[in-house]
Amino acid sequence: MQVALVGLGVMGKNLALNLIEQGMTLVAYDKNPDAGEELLSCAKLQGMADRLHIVSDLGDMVKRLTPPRSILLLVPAGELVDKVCSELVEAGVDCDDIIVDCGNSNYKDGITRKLKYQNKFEFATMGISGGAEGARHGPAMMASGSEGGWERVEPWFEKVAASYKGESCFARVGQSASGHFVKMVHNGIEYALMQLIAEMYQLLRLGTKRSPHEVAEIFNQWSEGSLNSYLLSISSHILSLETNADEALVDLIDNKVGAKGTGLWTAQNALELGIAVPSLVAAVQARHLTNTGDTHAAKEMAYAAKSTTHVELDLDELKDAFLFASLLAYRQGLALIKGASRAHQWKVDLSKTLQTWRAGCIIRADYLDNIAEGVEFIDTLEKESLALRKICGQAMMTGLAFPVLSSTQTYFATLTTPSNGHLVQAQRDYFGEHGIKTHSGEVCHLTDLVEIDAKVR
Ligand SMILES: NC(=O)C1=CN([C@@H]2O[C@H](COP(=O)(O)OP(=O)(O)OC[C@H]3O[C@@H](n4cnc5c(N)ncnc54)[C@H](OP(=O)(O)O)[C@@H]3O)[C@@H](O)[C@H]2O)C=CC1
Ligand SMILES: O=C(CO)[C@H](O)[C@H](O)COP(=O)(O)O
Repeated sequence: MQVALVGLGVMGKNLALNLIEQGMTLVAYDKNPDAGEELLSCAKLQGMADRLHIVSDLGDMVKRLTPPRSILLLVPAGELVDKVCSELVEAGVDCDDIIVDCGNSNYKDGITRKLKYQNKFEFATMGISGGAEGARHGPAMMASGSEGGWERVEPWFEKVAASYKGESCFARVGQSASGHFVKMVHNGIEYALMQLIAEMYQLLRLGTKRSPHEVAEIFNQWSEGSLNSYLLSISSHILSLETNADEALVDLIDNKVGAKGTGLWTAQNALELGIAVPSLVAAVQARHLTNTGDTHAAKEMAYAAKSTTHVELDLDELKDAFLFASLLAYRQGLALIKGASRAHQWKVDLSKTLQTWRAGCIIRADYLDNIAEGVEFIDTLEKESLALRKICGQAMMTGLAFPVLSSTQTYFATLTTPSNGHLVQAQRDYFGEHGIKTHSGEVCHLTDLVEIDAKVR
């Protein structure tokens, strides 16, 4: 099988080596010649260079491929994807060829591109997760659509992807560009889990006066049991690292966190669709807040630093609270995918989606075994839900900020306790005559139910 790859950076180079190792012949191009050279020397070192052809332009790439062609893109998301697609059209790709955008593109762009390039070539979308290691040794691959050409590449992607209990973590999860939507939500969950772990670390470090090394030990113990996850393991490793001067590595790192867009899009889409994912939104805004010190408005409103109040934590309770909050982050993400699938008629298969997240990806975790059986099991975790409530209360007492922990507790409480929406309905009708709906289903105004002599001015 012959395939082409455009973009040989962090992901492209490693996916290229993986593809060649699995037996594919690869024609590869990057606008930066050094990237091609780097890939070639890695392939030589690993004794796989005979199946690799680096080309110096897209024209040569198209000529070298036997039609129908299969071309993968791993260039930065945005305008570059269109630039490369247009150049490939000029270079001679035709309607039987498939071009798969494997970057973190916005699914809305994917839908537009499918229309824009129809009759020119088959434009398909696939989100990939796993970073450099995953791309090299088996990523999670969230593909979508039913373009002609998938049948050529699919069996190969099934081999190239990670596998879990003998099943591939490649799947075509649904129709249209839903693969990119699923990858976007994967990243939204990723943001929430990363922030939640950071909050656990801060609670232990500042709230209970433990060193980074001691926090690493706790995370490590958790990782040895049912809480094992990739993000917890890397966090434990990072917290255990010390410089030659015996300083914790984390103490050398600035607090401002960047972002490339997928977390923000997750939040935007959830708000647009009216699906509540407060933990995911809180994680995006937590990143924004790490940058607040630089903004003009924040400088004008500088607050004095407050000291942390010490708390006594039960570590078993903390562990239960962490597990419960983590599960609720997946639950929110899956609810968003389900809602979007219904709204767009994508027919996303949630069990296939979960299968892609079982190995290779950044949000892989052992406790996904339970989620795979149906998210409803979360409702039976009484001990864990109580732990979340108690830990959240203690965390608040420290005076530190816990955006994801507290949003997650609020999310669960909102779903499981009486709502106060009736008063908000009444307020809207009181000032704006927006109407109210009563328990009997009647739609009316407050004034239809009671006589109001004079409204408050
Ligand atoms: N890094 C990660 O962990 C993950 C990244 N992704 C996504 O995968 C995609 C690639 O990411 P990543 O590998 O990290 O990015 P990099 O920036 O490391 O690599 C992108 C490569 O594409 C090259 N490139 C840019 N424009 C062109 C062009 N017109 N023609 C050919 N090559 C071009 C770049 O060259 P130059 O440097 O000279 O501009 C660079 O070598 C992105 O959409 C990213 O969001 C997805 C999952 C994980
Ligand atoms: O897709 C990824 C992991 O799954 C990429 O690493 C992505 O860049 C992460 O998002 P951000 O840069 O916004 O933190």
